[in-house]
Amino acid sequence: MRHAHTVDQVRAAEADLMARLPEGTLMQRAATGLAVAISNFLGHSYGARVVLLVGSGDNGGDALYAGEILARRGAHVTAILLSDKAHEAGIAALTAAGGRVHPADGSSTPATAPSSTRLAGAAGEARWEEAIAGADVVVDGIVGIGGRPGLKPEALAVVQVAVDHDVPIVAVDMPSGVDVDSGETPAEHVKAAFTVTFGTHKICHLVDPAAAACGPVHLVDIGLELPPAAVSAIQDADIRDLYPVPHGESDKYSRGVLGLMAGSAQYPGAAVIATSGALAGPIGMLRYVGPDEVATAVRAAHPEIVAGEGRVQAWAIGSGLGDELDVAKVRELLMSEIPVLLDADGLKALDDSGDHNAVLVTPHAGELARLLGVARKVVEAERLKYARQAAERYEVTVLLKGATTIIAAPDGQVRVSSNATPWLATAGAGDVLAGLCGSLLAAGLSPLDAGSVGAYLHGAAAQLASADGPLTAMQVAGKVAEATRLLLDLA
Ligand SMILES: NC(=O)C1=CN([C@@H]2O[C@H](COP(=O)(O)OP(=O)(O)OC[C@H]3O[C@@H](n4cnc5c(N)ncnc54)[C@H](OP(=O)(O)O)[C@@H]3O)[C@@H](O)[C@H]2O)[C@@H](O)CC1
Ligand SMILES: Nc1ncnc2c1ncn2[C@@H]1O[C@H](COP(=O)(O)OP(=O)(O)O)[C@@H](O)[C@H]1O
Ligand SMILES: [K+]
Repeated sequence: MRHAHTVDQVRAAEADLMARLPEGTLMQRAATGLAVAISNFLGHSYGARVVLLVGSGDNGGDALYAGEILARRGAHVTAILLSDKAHEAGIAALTAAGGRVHPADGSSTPATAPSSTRLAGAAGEARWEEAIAGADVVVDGIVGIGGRPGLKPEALAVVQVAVDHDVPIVAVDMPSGVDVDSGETPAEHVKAAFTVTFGTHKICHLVDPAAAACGPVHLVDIGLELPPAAVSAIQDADIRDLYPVPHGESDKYSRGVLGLMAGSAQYPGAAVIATSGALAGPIGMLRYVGPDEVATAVRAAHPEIVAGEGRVQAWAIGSGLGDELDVAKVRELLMSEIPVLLDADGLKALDDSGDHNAVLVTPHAGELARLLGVARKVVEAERLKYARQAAERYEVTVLLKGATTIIAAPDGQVRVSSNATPWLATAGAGDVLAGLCGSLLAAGLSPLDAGSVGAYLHGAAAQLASADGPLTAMQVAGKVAEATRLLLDLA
């Protein structure tokens, strides 16, 4: 897993470590990692043109000391101070290494600068716009974990010049302006080519929409000792640890039997597609329960299924169920000992009495909005908050689908999976996911593990099916086995 911690957790770990180290050690570790990442990105330091955007806090300090290191290696480094409180020792270090500093100086604002800025060019210096326009890279040290969401007008004006001239921006710790602990982006923020963070990931690196503004995230180890993570992102290696691989003693029953209630006269295809997803997972057998004509279609596509009720280890209910949904029956199953996955129409059977066994629900943003009685766009803007809220209110594990899929358990644990491709946003892809996650539940994984492994395999299969082009839901199901084999290293 890739772990992310909250700002409070990071500050506490930093305080513990700083008490044991000489002053400034952590910032030097951060700045060194940042300078190395920038030089690797540029491919060289000597002669590189680097502009630092420096705010009032230690995030600007990191940028200034990284600038010092790059200047000593022959880079032309210019710092633009966006506050008159910028890190003094960092400014002195950069200047001593030959870097240039454009101070914040309300007395001599250049005529070309937006009226709201307090930026000024020191005598004989190139104007700050020219420095940015000619830069190979701009370093965003405006704010870090101490920042409020949004950018002040002077910061926005400077960032806009970089954007207008296509200069890549490296975010120090995180793109300034995003909400660090929620991943929300309620106001203007930097969009980075890549981000260099320190000690641990922060939630904004893993959760959209902020995660999309980070680009690839490089983690620099500065030696922090951290408590359990607030949010974790599933990685390739986690599949090897969590996937229920059969062994010599396994039989078709012990591998898990899934009961599937999906499809209707209106949406027969959903049952066929969900079955494809389920059979591509770890189960030994699938029992399909539904209208005869749909069962016939499912059997025609998948002769290996068994139609009709029988003993199962988990239920997957809802994909394309339409009017076939029998709320009383689903509620009865929810009260049994057997774990249940609810998708699409099946979500209508959920109530918030909390009176049920292990449940995994797989809504998209619109379905989650309906469960919570809020607007879809509110859920899209605050995905982590609403996934957690629904998990707590309904006492179920919530898998919220999207470019980044969030899996929130009722005990507060959160995982994310972000390996999918936008080509996966296609009708029926959710049915494949429901079948696959149901299969993992039937094989004995917890709702949290089933949701995370299912979402990750689904994303990996979509990448194989897509190869950067269009795909169909059935093609995604068809690639789940190959994705599993590759991730389990059996290839
Ligand atoms: N913790 C660690 O382990 C380590 C931390 N390190 C580094 O320190 C960074 C945190 O530094 P920090 O605490 O000084 O906060 P930081 O974000 O630089 O500045 C906050 C100040 O900015 C201001 N401000 C707020 N919002 C604003 C906005 N939207 N737009 C403009 N200004 C805004 C506000 O001041 P105000 O405006 O209220 O006067 C506030 O006081 C961290 O991200 C990492 O890079 C590493 O060096 C080593 C290990
Ligand atoms: N922009 C995106 N990038 C990557 N994956 C996405 C994106 N949008 C949606 N998805 C994924 O595509 C699938 C769509 O599922 P869903 O909306 O339920 O479709 P359907 O109900 O038609 O099957 C989900 O797995 C979701 O996570
Ligand atoms: K930043």
